[in-house]
Amino acid sequence: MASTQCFLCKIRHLVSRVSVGRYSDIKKSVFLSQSKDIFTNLALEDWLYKNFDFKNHHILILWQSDPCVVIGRHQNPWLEANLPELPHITKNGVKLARRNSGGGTVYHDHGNLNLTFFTTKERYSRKYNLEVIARALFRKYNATVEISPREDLMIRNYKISGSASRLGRPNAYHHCTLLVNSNKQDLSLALQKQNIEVNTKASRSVISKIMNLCEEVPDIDITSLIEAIGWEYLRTPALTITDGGMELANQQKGFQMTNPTESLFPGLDNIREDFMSWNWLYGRTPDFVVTKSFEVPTHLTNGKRQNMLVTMTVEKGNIAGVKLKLIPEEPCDKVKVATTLIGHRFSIQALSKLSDLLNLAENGRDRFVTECLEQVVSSF
Ligand SMILES: Nc1ncnc2c1ncn2[C@@H]1O[C@H](COP(=O)(O)OC(=O)CCCC[C@@H]2CCSS2)[C@@H](O)[C@H]1O
Repeated sequence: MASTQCFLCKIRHLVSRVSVGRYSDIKKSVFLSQSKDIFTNLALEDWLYKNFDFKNHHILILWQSDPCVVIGRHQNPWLEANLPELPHITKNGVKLARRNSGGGTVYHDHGNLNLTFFTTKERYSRKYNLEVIARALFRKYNATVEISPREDLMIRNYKISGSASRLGRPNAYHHCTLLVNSNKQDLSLALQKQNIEVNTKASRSVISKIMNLCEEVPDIDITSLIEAIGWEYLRTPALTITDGGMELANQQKGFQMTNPTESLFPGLDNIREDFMSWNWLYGRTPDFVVTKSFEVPTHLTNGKRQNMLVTMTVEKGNIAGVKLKLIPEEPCDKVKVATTLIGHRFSIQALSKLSDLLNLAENGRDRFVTECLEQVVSSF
């Protein structure tokens, strides 16, 4: 929709940040990743972060993913993603990925564009990058977006973009999403929270009301958006460092397709494998304790109403301890049961399955608890 800003405000919006400071020769390139595989694109980011010299050359990669949920480095996938449903959302299912940067969980599909801005750590500036996007949207589509205090891009208080970053030495990157015409139903189903009680230090996502850019600019398409942002990035002088802080430097231009393959980026396949591994996806989850309460069928308790409270400690994605407690409490020895579970991979399906098994149990309470949990173990 057309902005109601006055002409002068519009001009100011476009030119305010393009004042020229001391010059240095920083080349800028825009790479368009030809892969839609989330693990390949995360590996490409990682490869460049580790191997490329950004001192005189800044890079923006524009990329997209097949449907996936991307959690932050320090997050708990069982809490952030609707893991049991992911294989059933969209025709080919939704993948789970863990990225190397911190922050919360987002959903990607072909209606979402990702942008990764690479610089040295000294020249890293989220504000600069987000302003490039905001200017591109304004220049090309007359759309006004705000940068929120937590550095999300917003249109009328609806989030259209979330950011995260990785700051190392010498390199850094800031990456962000841009919702263009994503499937909002799939997004909310894929990120639907699980009904489990978890005690953890893992970082939690900050849920926002989201919107697609196409709701604001009905004729927008990803190809024209890529062009608009790419050119805005190239036309904006790079930040350079002076005694007084960061200023804008001049640039050279380039726009190129990038096919992230092993032959062009030696070692890429190994990085990709690591991103796909269970150890990275689940094993890197900060330790947590999950508790779940199940109603025990009354025929197993001589008519008494009782609940079974299962408390599992999960370390590096594996069950490290299990405590079972009947409420109201009764003395019972479940040490054997607890030790059978230890060392197995944690899974939410297995935990939920307990309640079904409870209802099937017929052999008396003590045995049924043992048998239920043993079946749970075998279902991992
Ligand atoms: N694609 C997308 N874009 C914007 N906002 C989203 C998206 N998907 C979900 N959300 C909303 O953001 C919150 C989480 O916000 P939160 O602020 O917790 O996390 C983020 O924004 C992380 C952004 C990471 C960007 C990377 C760039 C390349 S790989 S992933 C979620 O609960 C939804 O409400």
